[in-house]
Amino acid sequence: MNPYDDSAPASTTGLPAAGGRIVGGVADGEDQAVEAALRPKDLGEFIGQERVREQLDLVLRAARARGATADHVLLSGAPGLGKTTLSMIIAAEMGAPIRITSGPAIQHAGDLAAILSSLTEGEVLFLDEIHRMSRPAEEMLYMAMEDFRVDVVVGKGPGATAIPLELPPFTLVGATTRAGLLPPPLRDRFGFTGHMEFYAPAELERVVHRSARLLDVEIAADGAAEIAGRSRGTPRIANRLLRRVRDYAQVKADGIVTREIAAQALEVYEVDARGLDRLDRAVLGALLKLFGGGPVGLSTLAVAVGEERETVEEVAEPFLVREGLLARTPRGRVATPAAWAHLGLVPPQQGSGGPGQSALFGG
Ligand SMILES: Nc1ncnc2c1ncn2[C@@H]1O[C@H](COP(=O)(O)OP(=O)(O)OP(=O)(O)O)[C@@H](O)[C@H]1O
Ligand SMILES: [Mg+2]
Repeated sequence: MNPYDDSAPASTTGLPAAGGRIVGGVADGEDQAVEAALRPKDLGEFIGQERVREQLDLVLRAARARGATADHVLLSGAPGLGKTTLSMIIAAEMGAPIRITSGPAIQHAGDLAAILSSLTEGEVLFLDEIHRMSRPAEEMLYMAMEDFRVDVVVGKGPGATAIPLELPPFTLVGATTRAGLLPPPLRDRFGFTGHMEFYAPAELERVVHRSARLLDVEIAADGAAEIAGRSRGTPRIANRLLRRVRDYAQVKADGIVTREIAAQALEVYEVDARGLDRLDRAVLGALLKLFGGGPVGLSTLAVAVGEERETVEEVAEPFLVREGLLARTPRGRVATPAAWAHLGLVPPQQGSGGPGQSALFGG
């Protein structure tokens, strides 16, 4: 496999800079090829997400005890946190087959009717990117979820008739990166909603150790910690960084992943100790060095780093905000003290002699 493979991922945002980014949360071609092998197969193997796991465990156990089909489940959370993995686990735990489709794949209500009517009793229907379904399909889904019934419209115009079609009970598992975009009537029809959080470093260490075992990579405890710390709270990124570090360890060393090897490898890929990549550091660097830490407007900042406004706002900033390195204020982007420390820079002295920036810019 080519470690420099830069194939663009199936980006949900359609943003150019998100493509091929080693610290991007969205899956690229190589991720898709290896992810199946790395997916935990049951709840016990699934690392972290304690709350969601415990709640889901209750939901599934209760359904099993009743001999019933599990309630519909909505999983929301950022890319790469384990929504698809969890949907497969739900099916496995229920001993049910799983059918996988996605919102964008369902253009017409008829597409959905065809899928629904071919489900078997108890089957899990995984509907990825459920927020991107067409309106008519969505309305058909309401009825299917609630009454296990759909109305199939036959014919056109005044002669059209709706033929009711009974469906076997099934479990819908919807996944979305944007729970806020779901219409309330759809959200309300899920019996259980699990919100996936970013993972703590210790949890990611366990993910790295587990994946290393499955990939037959020898890794030291501090090597796993080093990778975990740079993985932005995201198992998919942890697994991707592990593969790049493994390549480096094979080519440049004896194949064993130690802390030093991991740090050296990720320096080659320009992923720093906190998981920032070149784009993140460019944005932060411009904010600090050119604008004294801000406040500065988004457009100005984007021009300064030579990127599109949207790229800065949607690709770089969310992680910088999450990390407490950058704040979005009504007056513009502002760096936090942690940002200065992270780039090893000293913030300008406040109110020392003469009319400083604050006086010039009115506060
Ligand atoms: N809790 C976990 N424990 C171990 N590995 C995990 C966990 N969650 C995710 N992974 C790993 O991360 C990879 C990505 O997970 P998954 O495909 O389920 O993410 P997703 O939330 O569906 O992402 P997307 O929004 O892009 O569809 C998988 O290969 C899986 O091995
Ligand atoms: Mg997924």
